[in-house]
Amino acid sequence: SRQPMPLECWRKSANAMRRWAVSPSLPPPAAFAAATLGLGVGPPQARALASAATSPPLGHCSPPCPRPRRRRSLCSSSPSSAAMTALAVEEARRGRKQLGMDPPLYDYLLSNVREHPVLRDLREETASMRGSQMQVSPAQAQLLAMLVQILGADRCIEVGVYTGYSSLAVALALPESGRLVACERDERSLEVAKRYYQLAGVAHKVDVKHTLAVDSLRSLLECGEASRQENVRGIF
Ligand SMILES: C[S@@+](CC[C@H](N)C(=O)[O-])C[C@H]1O[C@@H](n2cnc3c(N)ncnc32)[C@H](O)[C@@H]1O
Repeated sequence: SRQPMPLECWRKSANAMRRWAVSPSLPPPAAFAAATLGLGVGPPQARALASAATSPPLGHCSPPCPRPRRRRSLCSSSPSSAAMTALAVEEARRGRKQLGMDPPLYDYLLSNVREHPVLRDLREETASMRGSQMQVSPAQAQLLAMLVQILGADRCIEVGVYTGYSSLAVALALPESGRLVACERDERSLEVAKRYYQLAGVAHKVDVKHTLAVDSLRSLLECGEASRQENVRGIF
């Protein structure tokens, strides 16, 4: 099992990141390269994040942070966790998922995606919430909406709504007579979703089920919804 990194190692790692942040000719330090692996972060953005994540210098960590009792380091000056947090917030704010794109390509995609203004507001509010990385990206939501339109779906079911980004995209794409059964067990995130259904004027299309999805689906079957909803075209 992995042990927490000693404070001295964090210091060395943070110093290496600060040096790298101001020296374009240096290769990225191993810890930061590992932290950004798979996130498609290009050198300029990564350098800015490294710089932000490691300043001010670690002097405020003296006397040293207590050794964490659990395996995960709780030291607030841990450079890789700070860098990861900064990255995660930025990723969530922009709705960029691990699509393997570099920032310019993702910016191009984002500037061409059709994102309803209420969806954009929801994405921005969700970015500061716990679990925001769970939200689908604007491009993925647009794909779902496009599938609804191509299939001519008028009945959809979503298992796991979170704050409602994908369900709102689908509800906006559904015809006026369309219905989306939205199953979510977490009340707090569902409250956000319901607020945005109202804001977008689609609340009447969304049948919110606040319980475990298996119970909602079972009750749909028991109520004979399965036979009435043979035109369910989307379960996501
Ligand atoms: C990946 S997130 C969904 C993200 C959403 N599609 C979006 O675009 O924001 C998964 C959600 O499923 C919910 N969930 C997980 N298991 C569930 C279950 N058994 N029943 C209902 N909801 C569940 C979680 O609370 C979480 O909010």
